[in-house]
Amino acid sequence: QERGAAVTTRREIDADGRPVVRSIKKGVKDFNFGQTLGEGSYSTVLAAQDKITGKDYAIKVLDKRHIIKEKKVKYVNIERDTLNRLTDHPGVVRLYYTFQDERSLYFVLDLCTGGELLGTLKRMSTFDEECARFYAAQILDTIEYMHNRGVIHRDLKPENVLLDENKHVKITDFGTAKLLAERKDQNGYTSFERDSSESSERASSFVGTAEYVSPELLTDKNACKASDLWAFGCIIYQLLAGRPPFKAGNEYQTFQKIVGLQYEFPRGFPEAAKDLVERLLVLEPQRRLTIEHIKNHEFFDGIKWGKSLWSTPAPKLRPFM
Ligand SMILES: C[C@@H](Nc1nc2c(c3cc(-c4cn[nH]c4)ccc13)C(=O)N=C/C2=C\CC1CC1)C(C)(C)C
Repeated sequence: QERGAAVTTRREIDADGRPVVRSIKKGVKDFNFGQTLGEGSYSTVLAAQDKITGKDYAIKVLDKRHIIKEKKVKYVNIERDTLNRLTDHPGVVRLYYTFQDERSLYFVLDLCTGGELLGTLKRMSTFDEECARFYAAQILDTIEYMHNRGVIHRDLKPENVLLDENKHVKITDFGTAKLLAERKDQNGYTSFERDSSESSERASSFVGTAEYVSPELLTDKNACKASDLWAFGCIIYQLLAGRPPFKAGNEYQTFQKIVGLQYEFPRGFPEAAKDLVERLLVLEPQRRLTIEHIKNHEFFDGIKWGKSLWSTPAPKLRPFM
């Protein structure tokens, strides 16, 4: 059967002795399930192995009754539609196919054996500049791809940045993404509606994770592509400082620090990184650096953008000196 096809075919002889091809959808029984890898708010991600091909996957299991009761159907559809739009980039976790049984929905996905970037960071306490540069570059390359495909992630944070077997980045958890409407022009070319920072669309109810949420999401409730770049600034800061820039005793105090831009750099924070973070943690979304400018920033000197970024081995993660 075609690689990763949701439907496999089987040749059989029917009751009249005629050869027949039956197409069967993969199901739970086609997998050996392993350890629980992560728990989402209404889902569990398990390791699983395809019994026939032996290939390892991560399978996200969603309880249908719970989703309906918690009114999360919208998020499940957004995650599936987003993953189906982001299928050809090494930095996005790949959705191969879905199936369901009477109780659950199943998303069959890339297995990221390197786990969460946050876990690695906590073990290292902080990354040195070379490691921070490498991971920031792969995350930015992936953000650029998502934005070009009309997707705003809206909840970027180290927990949602996973690592594959080569310790390369795989961004995940798209249930709260914003999908800009897709348009086909008269020549059949796909374009996406203008970024919501230009259009005054209705306020959305969703707010990301406190430490990484952008000021515009807190004040006028609208996320835009630049909101992902605010979170990106927080991630660079955290890779080098070992903690996020805005963290207080409770969420409300964290929000106050964000809208008041109350943060400072620890002693020894590298100068180039400091300059970049300062140009990303800007209250006015339109005044934040654009992706093109970020890629040309001194902090990324030496990074070769494009495919080679994903074929170079990840730098050795040296424990904190
Ligand atoms: C962030 C997420 N955690 C995780 N989500 C995924 C993992 C994953 C793997 C490990 C891991 C692997 N080895 N050791 C730890 C730890 C956490 C994981 C994976 O391999 N493949 C797809 C995943 C998610 C796909 C989802 C977009 C549909 C939460 C906490 C929400 C469950």
